[in-house]
Amino acid sequence: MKGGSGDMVSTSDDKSPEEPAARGGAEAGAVPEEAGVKAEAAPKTRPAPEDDPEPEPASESASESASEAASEPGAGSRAGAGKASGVPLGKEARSAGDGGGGEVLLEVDGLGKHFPVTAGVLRRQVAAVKAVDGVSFTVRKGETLGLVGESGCGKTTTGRMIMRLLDPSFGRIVFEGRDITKLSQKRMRPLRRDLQMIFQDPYSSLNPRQTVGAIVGAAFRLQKIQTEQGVKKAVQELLELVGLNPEHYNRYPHEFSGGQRQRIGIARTLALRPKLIVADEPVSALDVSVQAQVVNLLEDLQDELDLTYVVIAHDLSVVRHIADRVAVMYLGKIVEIADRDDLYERPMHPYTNALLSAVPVPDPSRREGRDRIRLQGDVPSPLDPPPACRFHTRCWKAQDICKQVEPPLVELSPGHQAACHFPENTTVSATDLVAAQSAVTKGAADSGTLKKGKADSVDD
Ligand SMILES: Nc1ncnc2c1ncn2[C@@H]1O[C@H](COP(=O)(O)OP(=O)(O)OP(=O)(O)O)[C@@H](O)[C@H]1O
Repeated sequence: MKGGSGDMVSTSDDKSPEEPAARGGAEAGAVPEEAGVKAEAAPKTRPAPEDDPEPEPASESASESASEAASEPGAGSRAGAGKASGVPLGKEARSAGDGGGGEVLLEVDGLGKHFPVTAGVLRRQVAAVKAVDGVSFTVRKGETLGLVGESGCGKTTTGRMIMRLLDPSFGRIVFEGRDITKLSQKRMRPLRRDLQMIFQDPYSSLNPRQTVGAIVGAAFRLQKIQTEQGVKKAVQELLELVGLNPEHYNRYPHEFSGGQRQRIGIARTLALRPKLIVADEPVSALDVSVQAQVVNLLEDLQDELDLTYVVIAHDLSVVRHIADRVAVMYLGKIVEIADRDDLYERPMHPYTNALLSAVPVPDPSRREGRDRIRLQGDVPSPLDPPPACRFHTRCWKAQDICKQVEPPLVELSPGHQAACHFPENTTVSATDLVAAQSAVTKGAADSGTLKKGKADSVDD
């Protein structure tokens, strides 16, 4: 069990996140489709990978779990890896349409996870950890959605539900137009190739007793997929794609640095040519000097392989670099969601403001006049979250209404939604805000100018 309130109680769930089998389901899918791998010319080598400090030994047991987990079969084959450009591309280099309009790949609607807390011999449920409590968002093809918030606010649980490693307590997950919320694990299996997860810890996610070739190639073998030039060639192409030396096929994980191991994990994830990757804190275990390189790699791969990402991070600077849109979570709920630049330049929710004020600003001229907002106390227990606005116990703007009425997410400027009674950086009047909030709350969102909770006057 994770920290926070959950430490105090005994909880149960069908597929605990800590459970190896569940954890592995995502990587499980590491089964590349034949066509996707063999059809492509060998991709160009990435820009030189990092040489970060001496690698540390990997944790054996955890590595094994992840490795075993990687054996879950996927199905079928699908053509279509992108072309390697060999040129690092940031968000700046992308076409304007990326992450904007376009087809919705993933839709999450009112999704929630309440972990039951049981007591006594009969294990009666006495309470619930409300880890995620009704989150909604969409992710378009080719887009990167960043999911940020302090530890314990439900980011990982949301990611695991999207991957169907955890069964949601309520809400819906729609992937490519298909409701996958209640699909059995058996029926999910063919979808595993499309939905992949990158885990935080490159030290514990690779089996130290297997060579890189065996780790990355496991999926080919398990699926009995014959590649045109053999598994070795296909694996070497993947290694090259993530910027590793294909000649290192026979090396063991301990021979690589942390950043290189994360690249091995990424190669394993890519073997299936997934459509959606949930990356849970993909760089937070890495040396700071290496983080940017792995983030750049993820961006390159997204462009080349037409990937869509949900990137989970507590570090807003990482998300700022990689995300097109950012959703800020607090205690199981999304409190603000907006385009990246809009969110960073005009945060509306006080919580977002507080998080942003803690992000270091390298440019001294922009640092001036910028006050660090220090939030009081820890995130309250999701066992018994504060009523109404969950942030009111730590919010310097809170008034009585914040303790009594839950503010719904309301669009205060185009594409920018916030759930707050006293939003900042907006010119929406108090009257319009109240009207928009009640329209959402009452579910009467489709009349007149108040479409889906859109406020009458917006600031841009
Ligand atoms: N299997 C479980 N049983 C009971 N409670 C759980 C379980 N998994 C997570 N939780 C609790 O749910 C809440 C949300 O956890 P989650 O890991 O999703 O948050 P997070 O934002 O990803 O935090 P972190 O960055 O620390 O992983 C936490 O209070 C956590 O203790």
